[in-house]
Amino acid sequence: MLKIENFSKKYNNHTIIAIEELSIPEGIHWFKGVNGSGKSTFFRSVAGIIPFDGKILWKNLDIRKDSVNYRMKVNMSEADPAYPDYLTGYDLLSFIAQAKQAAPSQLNQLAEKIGVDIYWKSPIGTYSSGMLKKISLLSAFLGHPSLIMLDEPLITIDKNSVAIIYDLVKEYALNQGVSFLLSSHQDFLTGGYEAKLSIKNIYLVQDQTITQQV
Ligand SMILES: Nc1ncnc2c1ncn2[C@@H]1O[C@H](COP(=O)(O)OP(=O)(O)OP(=O)(O)O)[C@@H](O)[C@H]1O
Repeated sequence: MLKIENFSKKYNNHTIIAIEELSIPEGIHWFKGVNGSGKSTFFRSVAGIIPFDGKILWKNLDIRKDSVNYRMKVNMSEADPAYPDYLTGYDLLSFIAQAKQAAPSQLNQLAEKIGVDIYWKSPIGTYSSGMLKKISLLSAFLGHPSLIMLDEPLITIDKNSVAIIYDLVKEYALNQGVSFLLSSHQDFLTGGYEAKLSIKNIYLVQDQTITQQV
């Protein structure tokens, strides 16, 4: 269970998201909201990437009190990743794999499956946006996470890659009991994604808060 209490995130004194209380059960969930509604801000807060006010707990691990253990269990892929141009995808992913204590074979297996092994020894500055996005998506699966957040996983990547990511989400959810938070500004129902991924709950990000859609 992901527990959010008295949460608020402000930029320049302007509240982007405020949540009094929200409990998100394990499973695959979709977060929907228009551009600028605060999906990435919420995901980044839950990932422990940006500061916020309030409490966040994942499976009773407190993001502040159990900060290292929490971060070993909660992974995120950014909607619009930005990495240093001079590193290679391999450098970056090897570093993340080490930090997340990934099994030695996991990185190569994921790289082959997602198809980044073809180009990952080249500098990131030479990648297309889809190639960069695949590096970011792969990074979120490394280690032993029990919660993976994929921010806008469908944008930029081609149809084949979308199918591979769906397979990975299903495989990790089914075989390893990993929960997922996925976000999209698109109406995913028209894409049939709900059926493909057995989405448990849909959350609406709007009016500076998050509510479960019934
Ligand atoms: N670092 C920042 N400094 C100031 N304002 C920011 C910052 N990051 C985000 N914001 C603002 O917070 C609001 C929410 O942005 P956020 O990126 O979380 O929305 P989103 O729902 O993910 O949007 P999109 O669908 O376009 O990716 C926007 O008004 C944005 O301008």
